[in-house]
Amino acid sequence: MQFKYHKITVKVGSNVLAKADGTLNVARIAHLVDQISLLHKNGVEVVLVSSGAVAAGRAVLEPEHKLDAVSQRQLWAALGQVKLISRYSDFFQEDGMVCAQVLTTKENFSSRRHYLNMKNCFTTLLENKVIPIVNENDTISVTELMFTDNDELSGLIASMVDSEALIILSNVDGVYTAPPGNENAKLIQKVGIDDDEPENAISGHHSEFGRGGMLTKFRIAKKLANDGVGVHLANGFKDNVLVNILAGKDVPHTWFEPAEKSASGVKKWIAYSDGFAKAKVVVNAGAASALKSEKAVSLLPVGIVTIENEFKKGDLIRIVDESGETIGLGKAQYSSDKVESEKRSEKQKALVHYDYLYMEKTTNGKHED
Ligand SMILES: Nc1ncnc2c1ncn2[C@@H]1O[C@H](COP(=O)(O)OP(=O)(O)O)[C@@H](O)[C@H]1O
Ligand SMILES: N[C@@H](CCC(=O)OP(=O)(O)O)C(=O)O
Repeated sequence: MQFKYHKITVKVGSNVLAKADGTLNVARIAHLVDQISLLHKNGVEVVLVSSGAVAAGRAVLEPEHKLDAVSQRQLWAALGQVKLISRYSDFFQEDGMVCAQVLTTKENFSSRRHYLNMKNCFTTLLENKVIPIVNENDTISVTELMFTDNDELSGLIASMVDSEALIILSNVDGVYTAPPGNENAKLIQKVGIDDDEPENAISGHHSEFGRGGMLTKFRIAKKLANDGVGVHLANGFKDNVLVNILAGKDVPHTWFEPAEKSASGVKKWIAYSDGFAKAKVVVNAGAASALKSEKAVSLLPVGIVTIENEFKKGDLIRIVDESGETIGLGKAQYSSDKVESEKRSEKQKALVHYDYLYMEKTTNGKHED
């Protein structure tokens, strides 16, 4: 069988995997595993990002005393992850395949070194024909340093492992022109690079076990597509949905068309490290428009208006324009206390070199890791 991609990341939401009573939908997991096995046996490398631990843990045990929300989630996640991964492991084994568990936290992506360690782990697993099954480590990930949800995590993973596409399987066919259930709601089949309009139709509603809802899916999908990775948002309840999408069959779903470019390794890390920026650097209109242009432009100190917070050499900094809008992220070549002296120097050294600069919408990679 011929498939359109050779490497994909698949993200499956809690609602696809858990039944309303909190028990795992075993038949659905088995079917998902069979599809992944078939793809793998036909030369498609797959990384699976699976939610469902918290949902699955609920049916295992009711705590003796009422717990606070954080402890409750920790308990359910710890109990449910075991259930979830053992199901996957059994079904993959039946198909003659091997899977592995990778639990991670947002902090594991915070520095370039951490990021490359993660990347190496996936490379090793894939080279050894293992299916990595990824989830956030919900037992210890309880602070503001949590991922918004597994959609955010799947975007990061898809970008990091150089997937050609991310397939998000949820409980709806895709993005609709109005919240599903609304009689005027129509499925949007294709979202182009500059097509931001559908975002306005998305309500904050998410299903019982879901965390981020459709909004994070949409934003992550747009970001990935902009970086050259196509995204398919489809219904995980439909039989053979994954195989049919990869076989190019006519499956009703939403496709985010990718840009014809791909970001370099280091820019990919910067692109998804938003939450780790140490400081905000405000640039003037001239610098903003130069940076946004199609040319490879570095950020010179002369264009800097103000700096909020201190930073050291190597820290990530957020670059904003004078209206406060973020235009990019970059790695500082020197610390904040050197910016003023650099401004006065005859041969100014760029604060952020182009190779270490990620622009929100105009990235075009220049060099690899
Ligand atoms: N315009 C829209 N199109 C599609 N889904 C939407 C829209 N607005 C809100 N949603 C909601 O987003 C939900 C999917 O998000 P979520 O519950 O987080 O799923 P998952 O568990 O798969 O991550 C849908 O069930 C739907 O109710
Ligand atoms: N890490 C959590 C999933 C959180 C989450 O993002 O859920 P979902 O929105 O259903 O993908 C779990 O395994 O229960």
